[in-house]
Amino acid sequence: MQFLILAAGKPALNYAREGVELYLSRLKPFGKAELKLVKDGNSRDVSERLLTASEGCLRIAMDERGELWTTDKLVTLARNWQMRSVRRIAFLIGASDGHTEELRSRCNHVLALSKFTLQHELALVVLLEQLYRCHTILAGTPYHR
Ligand SMILES: C[S@@+](CC[C@H](N)C(=O)[O-])C[C@H]1O[C@@H](n2cnc3c(N)ncnc32)[C@H](O)[C@@H]1O
Repeated sequence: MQFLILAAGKPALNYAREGVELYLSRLKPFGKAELKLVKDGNSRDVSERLLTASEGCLRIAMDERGELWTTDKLVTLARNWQMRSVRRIAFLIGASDGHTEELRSRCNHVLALSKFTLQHELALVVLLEQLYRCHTILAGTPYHR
């Protein structure tokens, strides 16, 4: 099982760049997460690129309109994906104007990190921290409290 995180454009804000680097480096030893950046643009173009880049993956649209999960629920789902040999799970983060309705309808899940609208680079950092937390729980390492 591998997590593929898809976002539009390189993080431009300093704190986001640092956060992304930090959690990607922490995720590296698990060897199960990859960040891919698609070209930025308007909602329709970015949504198309995100769908193309996630062909063949179980897709999760990151969106404030989605379901709120606990970390435990993410871990339970991750165990389930492992058991079912789901190979790639893609998390799709939209650009400034968000996802199209079509993208949301073509995803297996629509997941909210909170009901607040977050700046997309902040959403990326929060998602990476949760994926790192999820891997530490699956591996039984002491990060999780
Ligand atoms: C600035 S937001 C887009 C807001 C846009 N007005 C909309 O209607 O979706 C950019 C991206 O950040 C992510 N994002 C922002 N807030 C989020 C939240 N609460 N939960 C999950 N993802 C979020 C989503 O992927 C979203 O497409």
